[in-house]
Amino acid sequence: MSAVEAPPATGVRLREVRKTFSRRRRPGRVALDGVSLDVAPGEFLCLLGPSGCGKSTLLNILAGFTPADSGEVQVGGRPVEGPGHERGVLFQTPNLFPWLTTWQNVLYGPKARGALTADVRDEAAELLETVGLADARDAYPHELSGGMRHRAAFARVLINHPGVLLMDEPFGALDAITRAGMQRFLLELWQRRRTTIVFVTHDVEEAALLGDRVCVLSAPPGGTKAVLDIGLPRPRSYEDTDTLAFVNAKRGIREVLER
Ligand SMILES: Nc1ncnc2c1ncn2[C@@H]1O[C@H](COP(=O)(O)OP(=O)(O)OP(=O)(O)O)[C@@H](O)[C@H]1O
Repeated sequence: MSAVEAPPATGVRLREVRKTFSRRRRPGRVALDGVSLDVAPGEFLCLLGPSGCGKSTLLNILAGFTPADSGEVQVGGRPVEGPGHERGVLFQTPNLFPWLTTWQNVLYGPKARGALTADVRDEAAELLETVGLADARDAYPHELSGGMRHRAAFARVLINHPGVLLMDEPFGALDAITRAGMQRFLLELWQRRRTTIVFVTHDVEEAALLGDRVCVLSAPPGGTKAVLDIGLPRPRSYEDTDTLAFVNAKRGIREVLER
């Protein structure tokens, strides 16, 4: 499969997912209190909610980093039992290895799995073109800008052909201009590949711009408060944020958040 060709998108199914973090000699903290949600293959779903409502916990459960206490967690029809490269995870801080070049970072996953072939190298070169980093192939992370580091992290995840991308406030630490550039980049990438995306954000505008649907979690402990259909036409671009339809979509989300 070529790197620019989309892998088969994967659906996500959550049923009554509960998670309590235990604390020494004190009652445990309930992070998730029965979250149920379906994400269709190829869908872009944003998870939104107040601080501490369990957004990151839910993403970590989907990634297989944290086990749920109870409930059903399935990705691609299979129960999640630990991390797997078919689920690509991107965090607020791109977790590139500082001692490796962009090229070596991108090839890290296939190399670690003993799957580094000439085809994979060709894919990596294609991917670096796709994310606009062909000229930065031999640069180390500290030589890249914030946006470039994020794009390198994308390439590193995409080389594994994930069926779903799990993104935890990936642009939260970026300045406004770089952030807008990354949102544009992500919209174009999704438009081309249609990989399923679960995207955590606390930014109403970002959720309305990116998501097909927005799942609003309730105040801690988190449960599903509402799932909103954004219904704005695709392809979308950053310029759409000036339209009346976009302002109405934002208002709809805000009303649910404040309810
Ligand atoms: N490893 C942990 N140990 C103990 N408590 C935890 C742990 N991880 C999360 N929590 C608690 O679970 C709750 C949900 O945290 P989580 O980080 O998932 O929320 P969030 O919605 O992502 O918050 P924010 O928007 O502020 O990032 C919080 O009360 C938090 O303190």
